[in-house]
Formats: sequence, C-alpha cells, structure tokens
Amino acid sequence: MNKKIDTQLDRLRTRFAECVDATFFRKGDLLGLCVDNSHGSATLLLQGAQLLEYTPSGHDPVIWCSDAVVYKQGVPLRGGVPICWPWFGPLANNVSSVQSLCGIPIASAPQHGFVRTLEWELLRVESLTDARTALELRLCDSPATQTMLACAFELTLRIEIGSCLSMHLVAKNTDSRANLTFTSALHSYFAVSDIYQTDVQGLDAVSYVDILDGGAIKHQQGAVNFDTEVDRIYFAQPGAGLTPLVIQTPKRDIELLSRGSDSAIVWNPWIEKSQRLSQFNEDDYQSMVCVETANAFNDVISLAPGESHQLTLTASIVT
Ligand SMILES: O=P(O)(O)OC[C@H]1O[C@H](O)[C@H](O)[C@@H](O)[C@@H]1O
Repeated sequence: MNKKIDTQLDRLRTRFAECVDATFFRKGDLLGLCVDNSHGSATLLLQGAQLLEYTPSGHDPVIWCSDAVVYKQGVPLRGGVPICWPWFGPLANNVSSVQSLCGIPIASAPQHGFVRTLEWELLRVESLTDARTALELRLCDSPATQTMLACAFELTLRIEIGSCLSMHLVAKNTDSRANLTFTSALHSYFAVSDIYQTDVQGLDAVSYVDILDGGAIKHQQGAVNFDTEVDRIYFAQPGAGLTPLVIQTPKRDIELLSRGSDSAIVWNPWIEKSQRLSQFNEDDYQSMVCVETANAFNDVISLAPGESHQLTLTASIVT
C-alpha cells in the first residue's frame, strides 16, 4: 500500500509543481500538503479535506489539533476542521428527511456522516495576487457513498489561507430526480490558551439544544463559559444567522463570521469525556474549544436537482 501512496504523492508533486507555496507530504497512510505564504501557514489532509493547522504569521496557531492523532485511512483526526456531512452528530438525532436518504441501519451510520473519512480530490493550489493561497478540493458520489446517501452530489471545499482563514463548502445536488436533504458542520477546533479563561460571545439570548440534557431546549444568557462539559447546538431564526461569534481569551480574540448557516455547535468534552475520547490527551480539553459553523438541528438544507448551497466560515484574530 505504501508504494501506491508514494506514487500518488509523486503525481501530486508533479501536478502542482508550479505552486511554490505548497509542499506535499505523506504521514502514515495519509497524503497532505503544507502551505506557507507571507500571511501564514496551514496543513491539510486529502482525507476528509481536513484542515489540520492554520497559523497566521506572528501569532500562535488559531486551529487546534491534538498531538495524539493517528494518520490512518478511514479514521478522522481529532482536531483541525473535520467536515460533517450529510448529517451532523448521530444520524438518529436528525430529521426523517435526512435519515431516509441513508440506506444502512440508522444505528450503524457513522457519527457526523461519511465525508470526513473519504479521500477528496485536490483540484487547485493557487497563489493569489495578494499572496494568499487558495486550495480547492472535491468529492462526488461514488459506489462507496451510494449505500449511505441515495442521491448524487458534488461537494467542493475552497480554502483561502491569508491573514484570516476562509472556508467555503458548496454542496450541489447533481441527481436528476432525488431531493438532497442534509445537515452539516465545519467542525472547527480552535486553540485557546486556557479554557477556564475563555468564553464565546455573540450567543446571548439565543436558543440551544442541550445535548447533555436529553436535547432540552434552553436559552443562553450572556457569554458561554466553560467550567464543565458543554455540548450545545445554538440555533437562530431561519435566515438570521449567528454571526459574528467571538472566542475571547486573555491573550487574543478570534472572530468567526459565517454565511449560509443558522446554527452553531459549541463543544468542550471537559475532564471525564477527555479520558474516553480517541486521539485526545487527558488535558487537551484545556487548550481547545469547538465552535462549529453548521446547518444542524432544524437548520436542515434541502436541495432540488441542480441546486446548491454554500456554507462559509471566516476566522481571524481581532486583538
Ligand atoms: O468524536 P467525534 O465523532 O469527532 O465527535 C466529537 C463531538 O462532535 C460534536 O461537537 C458533538 O456535538 C459532540 O457530541 C461530539 O462528541
């Protein structure tokens, strides 16, 4: 298998030889690339189109990744920005129009969908005139996906690495007959210096599903603080969005702007769950928080044949 992966690596190096910002690598079973430009650096895996790292020049990393990760085919890494699609969370927690497109038993459907464990095709690595680097990846339906999603689709992810990070996930229904109904998330793990001194601003008075309290609907008061496990889906009125959100820490604030999203997940596993999580050190919960740009809970997207939907996240350090 290693020989096959090395051949793929050589092909990527040849195909994108013109882009001096990018260096390709193999780690374990997986292929990826590092981007380095005057604005910052980033690391991306082709599996899952999973961004693993993003660091603007002169700053500490914005995107967090555990150092306990494993680079194995079919295993999503703990950290970065896994892409959850065509369902967020357990399929059982999704509406029936999402469940009914999946042809395998609901109980055996993988958490967060299946695209985070498949290899995406790298279409473009481009140095932009303003010295940012743009990456574009694609995943289409295949015999491997048809059992889990009875609809033809095309997913495109465009990532721009500059002094801020932009990610645009476009889902297109390429089926001639079926409607494509899905939930999704850019499951971003952000680096924080100390979770005890971190809060998330911008969700005051917003309703949320408390996953840790049997899905009870609650209302946020003030900022979201962390002194216990937190696992919540915040949701806005349709079309109202939840933007901007700000991850506030003593050292810096990270501002998150979103488009095409009326929901956001805030998650920190805290002490006990950290001990059970794969690819996670016991004290990792102290240095990360997930604030995920999503279409989740009742923020369900339904596309007729030919239609598409774009989900966008822009993350930047504002202080
Ligand atoms: O372990 P994973 O499948 O990557 O999921 C990690 C976490 O993702 C989301 O944030 C969910 O709301 C959590 O319930 C889940 O524990």
